[in-house]
Amino acid sequence: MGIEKQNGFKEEESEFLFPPDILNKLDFNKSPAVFRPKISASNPGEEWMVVRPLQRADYDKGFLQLLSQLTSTGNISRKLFDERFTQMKMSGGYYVTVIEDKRISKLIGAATLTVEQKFIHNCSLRGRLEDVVVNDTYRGKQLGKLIVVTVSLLAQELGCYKMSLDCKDKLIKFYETLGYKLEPGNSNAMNMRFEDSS
Ligand SMILES: CC(=O)SCCNC(=O)CCNC(=O)[C@H](O)C(C)(C)COP(=O)(O)OP(=O)(O)OC[C@H]1O[C@@H](n2cnc3c(N)ncnc32)[C@H](O)[C@@H]1OP(=O)(O)O
Repeated sequence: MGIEKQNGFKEEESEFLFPPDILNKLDFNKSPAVFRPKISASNPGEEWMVVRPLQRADYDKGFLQLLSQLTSTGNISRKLFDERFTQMKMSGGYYVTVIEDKRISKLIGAATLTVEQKFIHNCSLRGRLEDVVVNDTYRGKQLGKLIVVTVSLLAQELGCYKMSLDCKDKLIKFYETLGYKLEPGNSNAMNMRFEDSS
């Protein structure tokens, strides 16, 4: 249970999945992405917009509804969400990053960086880009670029030697403009599915 404050707000609900300060340090000049007008994680261009780590309170800010525009989420109770949030935070390596429209307290974009610990390459770290989505009424306004560049620069900042992703063919161009490359002879994604995808 959270600490009940006088205004009824539970302290733990404002809890971040990872420390937010690291996002303000990211240098968007390091990315090949072109932003017109120029924006960044620390200055997303509108005072009502914020780029930040996922918070426990985001269950009530439409996080799961946003993810359902990407794929099936299932029926996730608050308890299940809370447990997964705690597990991700305790294990480390999960950087679920979101964009909030503060005028309506709703999440409008999200992307996840997961960091794998390796023995190879001198005990290196490898980043994976997962679960990128922008709310359909906010698309075409650079927010997809903003959230992907944010977590890609975050991977670099955390010391990852590379960042990888899987995507549909139609999104290859989108990711190429952000610095991702199809590597000759090394661009196949293969899956083994353990559940019915229907
Ligand atoms: C690793 C993964 O998670 S892959 C899964 C990606 N997510 C999805 O497919 C979920 C549904 N789609 C979405 O949420 C959005 O369409 C996103 C995230 C792909 C793009 O978000 P947007 O905010 O619309 O992107 P943004 O405005 O930054 O567009 C950047 C550029 O990519 C292009 N682009 C955006 N979406 C697409 C698309 N689906 N197909 C082709 N080009 C695209 C835009 O035209 C734009 O080009 P420009 O810079 O020349 O104008």
